[in-house]
Amino acid sequence: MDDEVVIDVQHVGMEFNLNQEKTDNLKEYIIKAIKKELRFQSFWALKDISFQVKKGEKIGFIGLNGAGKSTLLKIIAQVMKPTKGSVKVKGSLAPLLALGAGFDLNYTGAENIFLNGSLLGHSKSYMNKKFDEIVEFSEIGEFIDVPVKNYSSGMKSRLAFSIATSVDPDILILDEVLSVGDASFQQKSKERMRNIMRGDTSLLFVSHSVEQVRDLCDKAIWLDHGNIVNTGEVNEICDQYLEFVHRK
Ligand SMILES: Nc1ncnc2c1ncn2[C@@H]1O[C@H](COP(=O)(O)OP(=O)(O)OP(=O)(O)O)[C@@H](O)[C@H]1O
Repeated sequence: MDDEVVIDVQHVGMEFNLNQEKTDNLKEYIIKAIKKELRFQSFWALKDISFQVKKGEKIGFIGLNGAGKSTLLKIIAQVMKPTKGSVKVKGSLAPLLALGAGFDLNYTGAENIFLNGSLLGHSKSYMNKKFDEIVEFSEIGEFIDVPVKNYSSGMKSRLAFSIATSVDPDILILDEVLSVGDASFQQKSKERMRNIMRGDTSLLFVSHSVEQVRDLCDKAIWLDHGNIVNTGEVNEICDQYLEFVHRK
């Protein structure tokens, strides 16, 4: 991989098998499964996707519902294995996919900070140094010592965002997260994102808000039905995409 390239996606395809059966009880379903009578329809959510991300590049993924944006980010974050092709990642990666998905609900917020930290490859002493900043930014207060299962969805989101953006990752993956929290938290999150953007962190960002993509990214990749329609300078691609949406 070229020195500057931190993510190399080559010919990635993702196939899902959609269940065609209309069984409404589990027993019938299991009997059919044992008899191998279940019919599946294969469906390619991503088809032959290739692109590279360089160090410090901020890339926005845009496209209609079901275009394959989240699936692609999950594959890059190594949450899913592609059916075809390869993904190479260089450096530490902080994925923020479904917010709070990395939490163990039975542990407290504080314990989850260390748990998430170790999932992201950081030592306990490194996380110790970041701890106060994470808690303060998340505005969780004394709830930090309460199990996460008792948190509201906003609290979970705020904590997940604070962790992912406090640990100085080489690559930050964000799937539609800037809408977390109330207006003042959103303002703070935007500020923090702007700081990250000034640095060397590479950003992969999925959003339905073309404005947010323009605001945060310098390049965009437009996906449709599992294909890349076009890729290039963010404003150019966003304009093309909006024109396509308006024509529909
Ligand atoms: N685990 C799965 N099993 C079967 N199909 C799936 C699975 N995950 C995603 N899909 C399908 O793959 C396609 C792409 O989904 P994906 O969530 O990546 O799209 P998206 O561009 O992120 O959409 P949205 O904008 O609605 O979030 C969709 O048709 C979706 O139904």
